[in-house]
Amino acid sequence: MTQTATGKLAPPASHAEPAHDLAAENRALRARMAYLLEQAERNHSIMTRHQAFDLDIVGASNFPELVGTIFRVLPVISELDNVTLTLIDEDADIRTVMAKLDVVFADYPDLLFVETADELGLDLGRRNAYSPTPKPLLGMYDKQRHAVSFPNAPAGLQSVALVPLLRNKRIIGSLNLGSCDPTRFTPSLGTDFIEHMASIIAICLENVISNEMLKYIGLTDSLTGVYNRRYIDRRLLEEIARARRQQYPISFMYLDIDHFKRVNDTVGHGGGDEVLREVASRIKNELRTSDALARFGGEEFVALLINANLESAAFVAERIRASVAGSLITLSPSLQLSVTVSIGVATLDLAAEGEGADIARELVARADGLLYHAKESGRNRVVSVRAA
Ligand SMILES: Nc1nc2c(ncn2[C@@H]2O[C@H](COP(=O)(O)OP(=O)(O)OP(=O)(O)O)[C@@H](O)[C@H]2O)c(=O)[nH]1
Repeated sequence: MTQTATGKLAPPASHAEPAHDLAAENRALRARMAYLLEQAERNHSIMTRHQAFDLDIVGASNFPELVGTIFRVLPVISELDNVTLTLIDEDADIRTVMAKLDVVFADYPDLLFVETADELGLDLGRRNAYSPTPKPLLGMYDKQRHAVSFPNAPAGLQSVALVPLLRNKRIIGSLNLGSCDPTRFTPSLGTDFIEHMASIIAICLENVISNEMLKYIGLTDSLTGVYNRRYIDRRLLEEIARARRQQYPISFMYLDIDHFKRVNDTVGHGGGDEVLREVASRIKNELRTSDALARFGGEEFVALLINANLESAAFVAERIRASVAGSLITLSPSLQLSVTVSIGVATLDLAAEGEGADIARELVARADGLLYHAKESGRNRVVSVRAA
């Protein structure tokens, strides 16, 4: 026993203190263990959710499905307050093709496009082929600095991560993650997990975009950029089925450039191609975005007009005729020529019975027959009713 300064006897240090220490240590260890277990469970649950997410995005068969999944699922499984995706689209090719394939960009306000990698807000320096792979940029949210990456930032956004999307060392965009927790993305945080996630997203994006491009190429006419026959054949069947179900009118136009052989003979095949492009563009300008224009081959075009009866389709056809004939087509400063079109217009008979394919064939044949009449009766005209 030792005597204390107060004169009382203290318990032997070798017995009482270790017991107290052990109990405290035990409690601390238990608490630590509980914390680690909780972390392990949380990590496990995050991993499981992310694995399911990876499978979802790998399985996405088109662009809307992929970006839709990213915007819907990622904020939930990663507990984020804002997720945006910026894609580099230098010549607006991605936007053009997606719009052609009916992607409605207004449905994805957090899908952003920039023209160059410099606009992504990443710390890229002056990059060349040997530059190291760019790293995610983590830190506090700054309204001004992050305006491009988070145009619709929710109130209270505190920390952000801008993660480059890379394919074969090429930057194709960035995945932008935002949190209202200021400690969520700090510069010292490890980035392996988000880099891995971004690499899967980048692969999926590249695959889906190239598939959509291929789809687009398969459905368009490479000379004029309008749809091709394969597309219109399929679309016609879909639209006929819908119009018959919902009982609204659709009309079909068959258009043919007059004396195109002469055009080719006068200005050569290259000049003829240029005329085809210009005529396609003039026709398209008179149609609504819901209508479909296709080149059927040679100097023939067809247009499918949704929600248009015979009268309004004939009115649009007359506008097209006037637009083509109304001004000369300029091939070079010294070479201009006058071109006209003949148009046959037919409308779907909603009372007709029978298979969709037969109805489609009959509609096209009727428009073709009326076009023949337009040619016979002098060209540069619209015929929508068979003369008695
Ligand atoms: N430049 C160019 N010419 C084409 C293309 N496809 C078809 N043609 C030409 O289009 C011309 C079509 O001629 P025709 O079918 O005789 O008809 P047309 O001269 O337009 O006479 P009408 O239709 O009776 O007014 C032919 O000379 C074809 O060679 C193409 O892709 N580019």
